[in-house]
Amino acid sequence: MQNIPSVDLRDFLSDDPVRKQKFVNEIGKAYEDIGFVALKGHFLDDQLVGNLYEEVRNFFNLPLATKEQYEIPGIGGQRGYVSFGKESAKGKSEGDLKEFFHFGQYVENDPVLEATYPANVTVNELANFNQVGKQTYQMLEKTGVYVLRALALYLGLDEYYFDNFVKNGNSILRPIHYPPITTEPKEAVRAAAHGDINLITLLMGAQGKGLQVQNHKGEWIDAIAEDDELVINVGDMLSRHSNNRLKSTIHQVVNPPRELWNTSRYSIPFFMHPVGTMPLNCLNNCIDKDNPKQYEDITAGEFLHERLVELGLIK
Ligand SMILES: O=C(O)CCC(=O)C(=O)O
Ligand SMILES: [Fe+2]
Repeated sequence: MQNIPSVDLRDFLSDDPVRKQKFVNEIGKAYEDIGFVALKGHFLDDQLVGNLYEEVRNFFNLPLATKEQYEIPGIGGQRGYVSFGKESAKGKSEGDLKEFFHFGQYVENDPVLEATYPANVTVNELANFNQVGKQTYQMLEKTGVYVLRALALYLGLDEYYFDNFVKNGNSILRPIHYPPITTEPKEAVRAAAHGDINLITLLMGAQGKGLQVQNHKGEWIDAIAEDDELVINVGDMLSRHSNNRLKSTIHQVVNPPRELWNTSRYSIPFFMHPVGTMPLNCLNNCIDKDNPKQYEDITAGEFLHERLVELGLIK
């Protein structure tokens, strides 16, 4: 990708310690700087990606009344359907021009934790939607675990430091549909400027124009991935945990020019969260006299709740 550094996960997975360290340095430096990379060599194969887009299109093409049956009150939009215009960026009153669906964790061997998460929502009209969502969730989670291992090494932690925090974590897979624009949107945009809440985000679907990332000079730069790339960025939880050493960079999705108003955008971020009990306290090895501790201690669960209220998803 232009503008955003490209890295290749196969370097990290190789048996060659020099290649592995190269990946660690590249992603670590990119995250200290722009907070975004484009990543090749992930675990999603073309067939799964093709099936997923087909299922996602099928879902958003269902009649609104059908989709609304999958909009569950009282869970802050954490599972199932969230209808058009419901979510707004922190500090913004206009809703974003998008509708989306959330797949949550498939908890294994931990019924106590499982009971703390809202149940996944099964879409009855589409035979494959639920299964393809689950497979994609698990492949993106696997990719994310390796990215976090590289970041742990970069931060001077044990390679497996994040593993137990993200195992059965509160991650969500969010297929988003930005529908064609039919009337002048005034202030509203497809996704207003924001930082992501979670540890890292793995984004499918940034191949078309739309996603922009704010650089140090405050300029918006286009982030357009190649066909085989995921865009992976640091979220606010990881930025906070690393005492701002790794940057959670503000990004947005702009409206297309008027001649392309009649086109939809589909993108599919995977927001990688830890379990709610993970302390996000600034890491000791990210604090020194030049970098004093910048944030109060907080758990991931408390932080998430705070942010869902700010996004208008919990009243
Ligand atoms: O649609 C996109 O490309 C990005 C969406 C995004 O930034 C988000 O949902 O947090
Ligand atoms: Fe985002």
